[in-house]
Amino acid sequence: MREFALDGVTCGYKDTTILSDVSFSIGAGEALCLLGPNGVGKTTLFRSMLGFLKPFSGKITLDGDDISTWSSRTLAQKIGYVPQNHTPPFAYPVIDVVTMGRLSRISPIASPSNRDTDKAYECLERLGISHLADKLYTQISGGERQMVLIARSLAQEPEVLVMDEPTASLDYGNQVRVLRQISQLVKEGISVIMTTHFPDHAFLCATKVGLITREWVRFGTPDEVVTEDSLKETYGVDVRIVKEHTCKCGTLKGCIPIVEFAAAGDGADGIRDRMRGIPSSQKHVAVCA
Ligand SMILES: Nc1ncnc2c1ncn2[C@@H]1O[C@H](COP(=O)(O)OP(=O)(O)OP(=O)(O)O)[C@@H](O)[C@H]1O
Repeated sequence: MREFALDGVTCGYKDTTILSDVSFSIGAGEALCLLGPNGVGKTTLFRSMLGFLKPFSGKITLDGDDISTWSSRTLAQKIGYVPQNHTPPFAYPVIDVVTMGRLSRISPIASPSNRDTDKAYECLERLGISHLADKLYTQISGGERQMVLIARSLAQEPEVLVMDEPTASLDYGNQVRVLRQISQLVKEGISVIMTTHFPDHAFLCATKVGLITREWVRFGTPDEVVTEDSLKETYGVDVRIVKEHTCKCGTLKGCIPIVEFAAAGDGADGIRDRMRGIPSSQKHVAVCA
């Protein structure tokens, strides 16, 4: 049974500690969603998990093996990565960029086989972006590039997939498509660790959540961790969590930020009462992925 685990990891840059004593584990078919304000250290933690940044202390293991002892080839075979931003170095066609996801599985002296190319086309199709295959990576939009990077990580066939804000810069439809793919990958047994700035995403596709602030880090199920109080404590804004029971896939939960100023004497209960009058179709309730 697979287990990817961080045990007491403290990480940062030179002599600056960014995150201290972080521990969690996820297994096959689990998705961990990391939430937290800008600059709190989510990407720094990812860099440590990917072997780019050596933790100051603590251990990162996959099935008990310390990943710091692995070659970069072994790391790439086991752990896939979708970065937050990617500046394309060369004008490769999209299909070549996706086929590069296969590199850790191809001998250093061999070219990609037909199977590798077929796999790359299959990943493009899976994400509904086959039409981009022959376009140059430097000549597609930021959101399209994001989808291509996700396709590249799928072509890698990793056991653990680390995704840094995979839905950033995507239009609404592509956000839902990516969340749906994440749910599907989790069903297929991949372990997914992702960051997002949308707490709704935790309800939609995560089995675990890590809420990170400068003072504390809290792990648990989405229902345990993503609460109105914890979001207020983390982000300093009022949020209401609403439930919808109308979907055939069960109860849906979504977060609605309170953007209007309460009138004098209008407490949280007053705001809640007024929101009850809004038809659910007009609330930003998370949809079923
Ligand atoms: N290469 C670096 N050298 C030194 N400090 C860095 C470096 N990269 C990031 N930092 C600092 O580390 C802290 C955490 O940054 P990080 O990118 O991990 O935050 P984050 O939670 O991913 O933020 P965001 O949500 O905005 O992407 C920030 O204060 C940042 O300035």
